[in-house]
Amino acid sequence: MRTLKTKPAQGLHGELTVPGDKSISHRGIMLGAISEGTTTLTHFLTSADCLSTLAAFQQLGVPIERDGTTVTVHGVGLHGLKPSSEPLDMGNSGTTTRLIMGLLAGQSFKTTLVGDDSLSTRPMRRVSEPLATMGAKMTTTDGHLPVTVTGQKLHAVHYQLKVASAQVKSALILAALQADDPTTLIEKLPTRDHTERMLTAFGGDIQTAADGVTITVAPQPHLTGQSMTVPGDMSSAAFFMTAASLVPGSKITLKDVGLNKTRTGLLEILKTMGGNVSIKSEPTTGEPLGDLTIQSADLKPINIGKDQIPAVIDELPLVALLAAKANGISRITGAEELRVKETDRISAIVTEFKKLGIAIEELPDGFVIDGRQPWHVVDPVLDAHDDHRIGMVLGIAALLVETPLQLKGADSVRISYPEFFDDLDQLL
Ligand SMILES: O=C(O)C1=C[C@@H](OP(=O)(O)O)[C@@H](O)[C@H](O)C1
Ligand SMILES: C=C(OP(=O)(O)O)C(=O)O
Repeated sequence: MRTLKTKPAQGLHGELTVPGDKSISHRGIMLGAISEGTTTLTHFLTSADCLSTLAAFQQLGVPIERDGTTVTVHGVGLHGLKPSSEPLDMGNSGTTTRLIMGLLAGQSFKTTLVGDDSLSTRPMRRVSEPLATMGAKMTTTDGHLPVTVTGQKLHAVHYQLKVASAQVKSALILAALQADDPTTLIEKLPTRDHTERMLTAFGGDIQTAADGVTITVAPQPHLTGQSMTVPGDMSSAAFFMTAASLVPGSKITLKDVGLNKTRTGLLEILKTMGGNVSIKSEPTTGEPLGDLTIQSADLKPINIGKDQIPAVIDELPLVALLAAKANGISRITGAEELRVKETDRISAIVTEFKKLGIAIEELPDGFVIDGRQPWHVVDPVLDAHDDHRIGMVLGIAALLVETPLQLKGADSVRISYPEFFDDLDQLL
């Protein structure tokens, strides 16, 4: 149980560099492992999820060293992975599991994947079914972990994705590298494109058509190790962007935050709501990044529908918090994917926000929130539901009340942002 900091009299102030991007850190290890030569990742995210990826690839015979936030991967090539005698532990990480399923589908050995209780309830058929159309052989446990992948020769496909998911897309891309001909994937909506960008940098042949959703990936047995600095995670910066917007008198600067357009939904939403954000960025060769300065502002309500969801998927709990202080009624719909994250994030947000007296109504695919109703603490014991993003959003919500609050399961922040509470303290 952790006692949360309540309303800071002077607001949030100062400058902060948030830890490296989680999606990019995972992919850096994976692409580095199957490349030839050395990959160096600086500002790597050393959170539990990314360490699950690191350990899994060590278990597959890839030499990987870590010195603080610098990781060196000695690539073994696409055909150099070795079977593991023990199951690979995916921990709590959906990204590790789904991407590795695509990669292992084309290998010459058998692997079993296991995970924690939360991960073992998350859907895996969304990956195993499209991979099966490429000739993959895997057994799931009623659509869940444990999953056993028996590597096969894969063939190219022309496949229309059934869910807007970068994890599913990336699994198929990693399988397509090992297929006999170029594969075409058609996304439902554009999702984060880190795999496509990074694969190109490592020497892969992957193109996205002008429609933004048709991706063609050629088989590519030879990738080359790269050196890269991982940008700050927009999904982590988002907690402080929200806090500074909502706590009166705040002004903060977040340095070197990743500004890939497939990830900046919260920035756009904050601007539409009347937030005070300025961006300083220089052109880069790799992932775009820049410094964000955020000051507190009076916010307007917002309506968000399914087309806007992928670019803000992990920040939706924060959109709910912004809406809970806006001067009207906000509607967030088309977000049913939140129900299959580390916990059912729609239900968790509604349950926890009600403890703060927030006027929130649950929809099957989102929520309706009236920010005009004053908050009043009904129950001071909040619960992270063993979900890092729920824990962190509640840590930010506490800054908006004067009643002392407790948080159960605060340790869940280790999954994506182990230093979260220390970094927050720096700004208070
Ligand atoms: O590809 C990725 O790195 C991720 C994709 C998203 O999941 P989905 O693919 O399930 O939408 C996101 O929620 C997750 O935190 C990271
Ligand atoms: C959903 C998330 O991650 P994953 O799917 O990798 O567990 C997240 O970080 O919010």
